[in-house]
Amino acid sequence: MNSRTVQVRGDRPYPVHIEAGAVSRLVEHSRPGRRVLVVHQPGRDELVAQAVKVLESAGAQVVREQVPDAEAAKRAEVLVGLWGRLGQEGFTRDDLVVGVGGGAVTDLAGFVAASWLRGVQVVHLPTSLLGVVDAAVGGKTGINTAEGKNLVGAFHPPAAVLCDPAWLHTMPRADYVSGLAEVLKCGFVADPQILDLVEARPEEATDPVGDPELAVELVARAVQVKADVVAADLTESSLREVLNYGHTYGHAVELVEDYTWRHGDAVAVGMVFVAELAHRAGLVDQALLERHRRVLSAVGLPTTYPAGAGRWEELRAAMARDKKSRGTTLRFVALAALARPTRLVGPPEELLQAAHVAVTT
Ligand SMILES: NC(=O)c1ccc[n+]([C@@H]2O[C@H](COP(=O)([O-])OP(=O)(O)OC[C@H]3O[C@@H](n4cnc5c(N)ncnc54)[C@H](O)[C@@H]3O)[C@@H](O)[C@H]2O)c1
Ligand SMILES: O=C(O)C(=O)C[C@@H](O)[C@H](O)[C@H](O)COP(=O)(O)O
Ligand SMILES: [Zn+2]
Repeated sequence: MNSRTVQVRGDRPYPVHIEAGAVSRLVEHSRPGRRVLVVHQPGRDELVAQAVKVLESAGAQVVREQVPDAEAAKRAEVLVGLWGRLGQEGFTRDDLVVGVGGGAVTDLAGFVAASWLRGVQVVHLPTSLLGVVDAAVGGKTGINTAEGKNLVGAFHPPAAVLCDPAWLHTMPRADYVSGLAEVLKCGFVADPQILDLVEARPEEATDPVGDPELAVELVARAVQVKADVVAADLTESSLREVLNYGHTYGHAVELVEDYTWRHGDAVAVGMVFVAELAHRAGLVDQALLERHRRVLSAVGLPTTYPAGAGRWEELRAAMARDKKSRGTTLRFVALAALARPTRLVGPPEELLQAAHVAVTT
């Protein structure tokens, strides 16, 4: 079956439709006179044109804003530009924002929607693997600041997430593989069948054109993991932190490398880092530690960060600003066993540095 719908439950439930022709569902969010701001990445012109056509066919008044590609979209100047456009066009509380593109754009579009008039609806059309399995789902929105990743943002669930699996077919392989890091993260923290599927056919797992059924199966499984978690804990009071597995060190790498690393690549190294840390803390056994390296490298994700050698102080400072930190205490999501996430609170500095050395040499 090559189309799936995952319902995200909770106070503000919404569907994630993974199906051919998903763009046509935008008609459900259009009505005569409704203003719609379509925020999109460069290179998604054909899809944007289809989205505009569907929205206008039901009477909406659509304006488009192309934003810079990738992480350059998640900057305050870009956000201010979008606020200006919404003001000029007279957007009111029953109007709509639509985000079209990868996770960077849906994070930005979601935050524009969360902040405009203190909240208007947003519908996401994720076009990257990482976008559909993670960024567009769950309502975390935001931008970066000079000090770190996603430091300004809001929880603002979308009204719907629409993704045609064929959109992923044009993704550069490196970006698709980066998205697999978040899929594998879901495997480690909640659904080991994801790991089994990828380990059985690693090459096919990186090729959504060659094996579309496997692609949809992996997407649906990862979305289900995320949906279950965010339905229970939208605002990350506790459980939701599990979705941050690998992100404490991963976000630090992104910052230190000035966002030249793909998010998923940084998270892959971050998962190896925290597995090394948890191994040294007596939580993760050798086999589970090795499984991290094996499955991540099987799909071509990085498991080492040689350029980080000698940069411990910068990384340590960046990790101190992680949202899971409390006061001066670092808190990590770690595994007590496969699919049994726990927290590692205030690990000794020598263990942190040893884990850093393990991933940088
Ligand atoms: N809000 C959340 O819960 C959440 C979760 C995970 C990641 N994120 C954020 O998402 C971002 C990463 O998302 P990403 O990996 O999608 O990166 P991205 O948005 O930077 O996209 C990666 C590249 O793929 C291109 N691209 C996107 N769709 C394409 C397509 N169909 N065909 C060809 N090229 C395409 C983009 O133009 C870009 O160059 C990061 O900013 C990360 O912090 C947010
Ligand atoms: O949805 C979540 O919760 C996550 O942590 C998912 C992560 O993959 C994602 O990168 C998220 O944007 C990280 O959030 P942050 O709160 O650490 O900035
Ligand atoms: Zn992430």
